[in-house]
Amino acid sequence: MSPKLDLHHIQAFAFDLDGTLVDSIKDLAISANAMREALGMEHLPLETLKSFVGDGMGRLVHRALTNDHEALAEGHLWQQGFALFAKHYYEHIADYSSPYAGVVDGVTLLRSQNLPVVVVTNKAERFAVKLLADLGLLDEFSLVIGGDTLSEKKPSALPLQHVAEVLNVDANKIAMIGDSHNDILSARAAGAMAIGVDYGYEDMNLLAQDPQTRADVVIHSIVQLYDAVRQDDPQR
Ligand SMILES: O=C(O)COP(=O)(O)O
Ligand SMILES: [Mg+2]
Repeated sequence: MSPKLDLHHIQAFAFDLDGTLVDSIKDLAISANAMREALGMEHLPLETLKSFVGDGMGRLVHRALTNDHEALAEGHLWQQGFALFAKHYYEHIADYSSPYAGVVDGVTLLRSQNLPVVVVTNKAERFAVKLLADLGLLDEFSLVIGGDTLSEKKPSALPLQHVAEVLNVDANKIAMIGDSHNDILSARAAGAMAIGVDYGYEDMNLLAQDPQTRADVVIHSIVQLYDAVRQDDPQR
């Protein structure tokens, strides 16, 4: 069982995007398959492509071209593939994507408590901003850090350290909420709290088997964060 959600020390919330705020897998998969089709390759199943998401678009394109989680595509093929994927995905980024249940309410409620909420994603910034804007969510967040915004992306501590600096809060007073090992590792590296969601693209039970990737606590809805904040301090 997951421990109690204790947020009394938390002053800011950093959210992962794909698999945490937004269910984006269908549009990602359609674009990856459009890229493969344009290059004369067969489509890959959605479940396979889902396992390729989480380390940014560059890696997704390598994996989708090779149908292998670890392999790298040859340089010229990757460039061609990346251009095809990026064009298709930018144009179709929110055809099927939508926020998970509890996201809009949860984020709005946290903001009503004057708690800053930001996005820390490995999605390239231009795409993250477009996706949030198309879903009417962009204005909810005081900051969007993409995978290419800084010199390092998750699992590096850098994105959360940057958030701490911009918001002027200690990194250990930030909660990072995500669906993947990269979210938990980046929270650990920055000294932030690591909160997992149980509805995203990675299996929190599997991640819990390794102490490095075990979330401090696992939630099933973003609204739980608001409930916990109110419980910790009814005055808030
Ligand atoms: O673009 C990706 O690979 C994953 O993005 P995320 O960090 O928002 O899950
Ligand atoms: Mg994610």
